[in-house]
Amino acid sequence: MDPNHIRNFAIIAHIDHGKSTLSDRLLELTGSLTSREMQAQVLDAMDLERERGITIKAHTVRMMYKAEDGQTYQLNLIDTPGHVDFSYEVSRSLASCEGALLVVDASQGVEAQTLANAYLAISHGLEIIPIINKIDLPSADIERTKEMIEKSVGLPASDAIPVSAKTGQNVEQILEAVVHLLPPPKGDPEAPLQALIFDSWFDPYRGVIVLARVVSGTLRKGMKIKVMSNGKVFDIESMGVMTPKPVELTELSAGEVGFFVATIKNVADTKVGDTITDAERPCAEPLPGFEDIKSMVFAGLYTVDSHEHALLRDALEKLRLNDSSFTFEPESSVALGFGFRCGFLGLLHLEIIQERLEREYNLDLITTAPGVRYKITLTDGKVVEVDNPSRWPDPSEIEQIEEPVITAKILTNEEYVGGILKLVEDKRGRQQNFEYVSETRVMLTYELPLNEIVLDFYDRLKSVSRGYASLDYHLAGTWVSPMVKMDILVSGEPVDALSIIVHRDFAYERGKALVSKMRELIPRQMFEVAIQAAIGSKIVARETVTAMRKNVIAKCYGGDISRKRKLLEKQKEGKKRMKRIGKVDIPQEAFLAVLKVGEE
Ligand SMILES: Nc1nc2c(ncn2[C@@H]2O[C@H](COP(=O)(O)OP(=O)(O)OP(=O)(O)O)[C@@H](O)[C@H]2O)c(=O)[nH]1
Repeated sequence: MDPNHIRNFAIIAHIDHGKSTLSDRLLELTGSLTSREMQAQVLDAMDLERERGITIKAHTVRMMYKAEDGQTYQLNLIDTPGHVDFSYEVSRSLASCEGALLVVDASQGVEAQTLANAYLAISHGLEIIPIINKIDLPSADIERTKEMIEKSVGLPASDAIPVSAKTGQNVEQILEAVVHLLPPPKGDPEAPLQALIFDSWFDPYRGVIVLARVVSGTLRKGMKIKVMSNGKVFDIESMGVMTPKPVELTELSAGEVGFFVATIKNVADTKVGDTITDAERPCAEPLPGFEDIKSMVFAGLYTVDSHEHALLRDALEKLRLNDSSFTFEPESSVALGFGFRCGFLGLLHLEIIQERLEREYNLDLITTAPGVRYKITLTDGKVVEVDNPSRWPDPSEIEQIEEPVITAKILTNEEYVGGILKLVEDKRGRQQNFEYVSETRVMLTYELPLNEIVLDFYDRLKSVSRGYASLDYHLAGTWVSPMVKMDILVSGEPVDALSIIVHRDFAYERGKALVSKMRELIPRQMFEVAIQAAIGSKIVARETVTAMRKNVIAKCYGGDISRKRKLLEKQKEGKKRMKRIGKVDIPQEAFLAVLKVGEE
């Protein structure tokens, strides 16, 4: 297709501002099936089952639109993941576009992710069309939202399009704006092939499926392609676009986006951000910006039942086929037995993987407290990276410890600033900026140690702001900090899986809070259980779980049988997630007590 008739764009928005609803509306207007219709159809037609892997993730859609100028345009809507954990993927999706629709909820206004995504789009040189959504709501304030876009994002908003994705009001104006305001792609279809991978996943029926933007040259069926970062060569077996129904094509030329299936067995061979070229006529340079993204958050995963260890390994291997951004390696714990040390992009990523293991693979898991990776210089000059407290070097051998630090942007209403400032100070934050982005909204910029964020930051931010704060962050560097390893002793025995790394000046406080939380979480046993927090041989806090006196059932005085049963069931359920350590049963929550310390 003539590149002048192609437009590639993304929709960027804060969560819940209406991205999916608006996409569906655009699909409807251009006569494509909506993704919901598509899914219903897929379920109806069993012979389409093979294509399911594609359709479910088919968020990159080609639409054909006949504009008011009488011309037909090819509009490629490229989906971007919505969460900060996946910001690298967002950046690669944006790199595949020339423009973006910035959707802002007219009743909520600009939020932290609106800003973060808008800045990212601006830094990629994209043309941005502001869209003010949900104007059907009584609380919608179009003028105020425009002001916020101008003031905080710094984009002219007088021409922002007010729409309701729900009722469809004004949505067709967006299509005209896409055609007239966004630039067409550039690129020579005759040049050597350069295509950017912006998503890839494993489909059980078809193998690895890659979404790519052809930047220059032409990608053809049957072609031998080379992945630039690793030099691997594959044959393209099939290719096409989603409309959102997959439609097979024989070529994609400069400016176009689409999917291809090649003889690729492992998603790790086609990482997001990598460049594909023609193996026989390679391009000189890969596209800029490829990064092998590293895990930032680490935790141990163990099965409650040690016989399920092999199942966990198989499940992790399967998940890894589809997600090259998480890592795992075997580790063992005196307390928990054999497990895996896993690395994730962030906390949400950890939660997603954990939930899939439990739901899809039916595993009962114990997760240890998440932590970060420290760079430690030893007294003999060696530098080691440690993400597992059990590998923490002896303090006498440590010269210097560097911890990862993020820049966090928190957007909130004025009245919650006090509470948030206290929270970030508690979390060792250092203020970078304090700025009013409208009369009542404040943007705080802080440097914070990542280790404090992975503990309980989100939940506490939510509670001090009653949900009226949004957070966005990116890795900013490291601080040299006096970190120490804190051990937890249960009945005098250190439980290795409970050890955490904390800042020395906060260790006493943290230890006290932690053992007191553990006391609540560890059920009474037939004997007294001491819980202690220690740094080296120094005990910094102690609590005692007193011995059980009576049978639980004795608590149900009246003898109401249904209550009794409920209590027993509850106990049984609690048991499932217990791990017996020495003589003491420790529930799953206790391993994560450090996450719950801030809770009331
Ligand atoms: N009243 C009203 N509600 C809307 C409108 N657009 C979307 N919504 C509602 O807002 C909620 C969020 O919309 P989604 O389209 O799921 O938002 P999203 O940004 O895709 O959300 P995530 O995928 O979770 O990031 C849904 O309940 C929608 O029905 C609108 O124009 N008016």
